[in-house]
Amino acid sequence: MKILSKDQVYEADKATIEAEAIPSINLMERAGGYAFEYLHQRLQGQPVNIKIFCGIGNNGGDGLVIARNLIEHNYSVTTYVVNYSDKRSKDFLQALEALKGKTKNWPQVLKSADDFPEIAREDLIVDCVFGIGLNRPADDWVQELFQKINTSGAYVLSVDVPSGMAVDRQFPEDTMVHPTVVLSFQTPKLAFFLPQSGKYINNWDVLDIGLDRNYLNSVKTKAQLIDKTEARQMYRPRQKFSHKGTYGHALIVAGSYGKMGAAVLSSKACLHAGAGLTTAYTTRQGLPILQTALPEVMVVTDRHDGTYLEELKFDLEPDVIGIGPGLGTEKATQEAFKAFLKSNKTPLVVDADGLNMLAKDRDLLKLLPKYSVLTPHPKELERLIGEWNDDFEKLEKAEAFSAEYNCVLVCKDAHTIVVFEGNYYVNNTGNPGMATGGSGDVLTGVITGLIAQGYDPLTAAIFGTYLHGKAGDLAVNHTAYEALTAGTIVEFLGAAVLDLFEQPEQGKK
Ligand SMILES: NC(=O)C1=CN([C@@H]2O[C@H](COP(=O)(O)OP(=O)(O)OC[C@H]3O[C@@H](n4cnc5c(N)ncnc54)[C@H](OP(=O)(O)O)[C@@H]3O)[C@@H](O)[C@H]2O)[C@@H](O)CC1
Ligand SMILES: Nc1ncnc2c1ncn2[C@@H]1O[C@H](COP(=O)(O)OP(=O)(O)O)[C@@H](O)[C@H]1O
Ligand SMILES: [K+]
Repeated sequence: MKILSKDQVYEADKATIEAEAIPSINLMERAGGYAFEYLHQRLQGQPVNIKIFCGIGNNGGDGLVIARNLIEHNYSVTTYVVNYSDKRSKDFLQALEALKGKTKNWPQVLKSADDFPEIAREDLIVDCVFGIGLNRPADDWVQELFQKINTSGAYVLSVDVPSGMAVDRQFPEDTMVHPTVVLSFQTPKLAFFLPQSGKYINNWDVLDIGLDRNYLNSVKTKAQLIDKTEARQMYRPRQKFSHKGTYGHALIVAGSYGKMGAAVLSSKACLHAGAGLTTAYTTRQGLPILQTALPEVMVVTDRHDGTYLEELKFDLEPDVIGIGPGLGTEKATQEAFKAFLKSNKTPLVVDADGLNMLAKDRDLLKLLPKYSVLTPHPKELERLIGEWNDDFEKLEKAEAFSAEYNCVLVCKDAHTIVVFEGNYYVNNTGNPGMATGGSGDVLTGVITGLIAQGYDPLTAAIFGTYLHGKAGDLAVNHTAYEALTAGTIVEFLGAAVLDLFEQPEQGKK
């Protein structure tokens, strides 16, 4: 799904008004009307006290349209105008005019904290204070209102975006409404998926407000959300007349004393992702462990007898090499890694200590083959790109790094974002149960296994990240978040592939 930027939403708005030759208030009526229907379907006339907080711009105008529709359907509604500015928008004023004669409870104007109403836990709050037009932090008294809403315990529906959250930059934290659900117009907003704002957004829905199809179909967005629809298109079916050679040979370079599990997990994930052949390259001590745990995996070892890798030489021609999980960063390993990179031409997936070694000796970054896939978690990312002030700056720096070293950067997080050639592919699978040791090793194996089969590195990174998260989601249907382990995620990789082609049950999204 495309994730439109703020400017693109305004452009879509304009394109719709021009294509349909309608005044802008009609679009507000449509958006507010659909938002009302969304609420009405769920409330079914329940006698709940609805408090609608409106700003003075078009988000506030939407709130007034919702208020009028609710009043016309006999809901108990109190409307407040949060008067943070005197610059009321034209459409806001028209929506206010349309309320005349519809209610005896004329909107109450709030100008300071003294004017705030009580909010009960049983109330339903409709949050229309700011939309995408927020361009500076809200005044202190308005932030106090957000705090009051957040601590009330009431159900909060934020319209378009949670008020106080900017869509194109990050303001100091804790200055936004914490919604129960966001009803976002036409497109989810990138900030929903970034940790600083996203941690307050557990539920969101997109409301199709009928913006111009031609514009929406043709617009190119920097960010897109990767869900089942997108992932399904990436899947490459297996051929009837195929054999193990058809699906490539993957080499996993991983493990050291006490971290052989990383080699087992990534090799196993590589197999389950469908690689034709998987070989693990590890220390001699690792041989019996791998051969016992994974009979399907071949093993090649270092000639030395140490606890970590001291050389990285093999007599194979793999199609892809996944390197890093559990390797450690001993000097000898670092030297072996450097010598390997100097002569290597095989596509790489670099993770964990592989990334740490790249960060320690940045000259090595220049030795990476084009389109290498790097899979850092936030701390490893920081070692590669330096500190960032906020989530938007992090993405900018990741983009610059990916351009400089010509690599696919998989920025792992609750919503992992694959950054490549100025585009952001935002993953929408996964859950907090996956915050457990070894789950990143599994991802390395999955992406390596996909490249072995012929997926290009970008597709393998995006699709692999999706499958990995989906496997985690399917696994938690059988266990609690707390009990999810990396090994279980591997077991559900097959189910994640099957799920691509399962139709949603009727009536279920
Ligand atoms: N196509 C669509 O999707 C449709 C969208 N629609 C709706 O329009 C919404 C966007 O409306 P909007 O542009 O009027 O902006 P909104 O967020 O209401 O802010 C109002 C004004 O506040 C100001 N301001 C900013 N920051 C401030 C601050 N900290 N403290 C004080 N003032 C501040 C700033 O003006 P400024 O003072 O900078 O001149 C800003 O313009 C969108 O979210 C959706 O709900 C639908 O109606 C129709 C279809
Ligand atoms: N809260 C979360 N929600 C969704 N996915 C998560 C969450 N926490 C971690 N993950 C995923 O789990 C993996 C963890 O990777 P990493 O930190 O490298 O683990 P390890 O080094 O232990 O293998 C990443 O793919 C990440 O996206
Ligand atoms: K809002």
